[in-house]
Amino acid sequence: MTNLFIDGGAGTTGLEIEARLAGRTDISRIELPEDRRKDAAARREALNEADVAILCLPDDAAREAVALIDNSRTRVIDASTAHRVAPGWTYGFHEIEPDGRARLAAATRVANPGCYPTGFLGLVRPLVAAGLIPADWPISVNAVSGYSGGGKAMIAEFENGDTDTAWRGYALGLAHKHVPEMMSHAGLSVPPLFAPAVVHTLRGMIVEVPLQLAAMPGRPTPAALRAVLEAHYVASPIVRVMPAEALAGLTIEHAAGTDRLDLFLFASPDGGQVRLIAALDNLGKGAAGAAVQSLNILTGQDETRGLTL
Ligand SMILES: NC(=O)C1=CN([C@@H]2O[C@H](COP(=O)(O)OP(=O)(O)OC[C@H]3O[C@@H](n4cnc5c(N)ncnc54)[C@H](OP(=O)(O)O)[C@@H]3O)[C@@H](O)[C@H]2O)C=CC1
Ligand SMILES: CC(=O)N[C@@H](CCC(=O)OP(=O)(O)O)C(=O)O
Repeated sequence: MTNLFIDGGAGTTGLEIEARLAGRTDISRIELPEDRRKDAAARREALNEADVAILCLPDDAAREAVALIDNSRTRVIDASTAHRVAPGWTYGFHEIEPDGRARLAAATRVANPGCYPTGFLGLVRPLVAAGLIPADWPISVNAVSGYSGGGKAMIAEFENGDTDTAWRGYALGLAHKHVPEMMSHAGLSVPPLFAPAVVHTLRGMIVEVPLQLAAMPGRPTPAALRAVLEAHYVASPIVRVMPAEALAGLTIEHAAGTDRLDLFLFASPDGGQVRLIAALDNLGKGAAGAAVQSLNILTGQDETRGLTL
């Protein structure tokens, strides 16, 4: 039996995790009353009582939660950005590294990935590791998220009529908080140029990396890229490399409502250009699905338990 505390459990990611844990008999829960859920003393007690604590908090509150833990037993899965490139933390996206799962299973401090980095790293990390994308190659990342990616505040903005925009580009200062995480875990020596946008749909995410293969060292072929990705994810029940057949279109709804990460590769007729595209749900494999997957691995369960695939 695992004693679990979700700090920030009343937020968007926390409630999504809750839904995925329904009916679990291997997990007992520590819950705080509504009027004490932000009380540091109550949280300290709950965090130290827990076998596993999942943090679904803003970054500062996540750092505070970790500081409140004063025992060596409580294991932490942090959904926030606070610890994703911090020393001593194990990155939760185990599928991108050959030894990732074993390291995750043994970890006491797990930093789960951001929603955008999940799509980006799923596409790019195996190709950098295989030497098909040079570590210093200038990569662009064009991405679109559902508005639940901004948590309760952005959901309220879009659903209360404070905005009626269909598409809004942001992070126009080219310094989004996910860039260090993308660069570090991809193994790149230069920051990717990240261009995110939010659209007027609740959930879903598309992350695209266009590559001018003809200009790259060794002129890698689309088939070589596909072969690396297919071999890398062959055993994953969650990350799928989608078939090469032509699609009329790819929508942001493609993987919405699931915990999958679907990877596509579209090539030009001469093979000189490729569009690598990841489709996921920002709240699924991008957040709550990934958190439950990490919890399953930490507690020796099937990693897909409670997930929708
Ligand atoms: N939404 C997404 O798609 C993704 C989110 N994440 C990350 O997960 C974390 C949570 O995000 P999300 O669920 O979207 O955000 P929300 O704003 O929806 O939820 C955050 C929750 O934390 C609570 N909270 C804030 N400060 C404290 C505190 N000091 N002590 C206890 N609880 C506190 C909030 O309380 P209150 O209800 O009163 O506001 C709220 O319930 C963030 O770090 C986010 O970056 C990661 C990947 C994707
Ligand atoms: C649409 C939107 O605003 N998305 C958020 C990212 C989602 C998120 O919550 O970031 P983490 O994955 O690091 O927690 C943003 O760009 O800041």
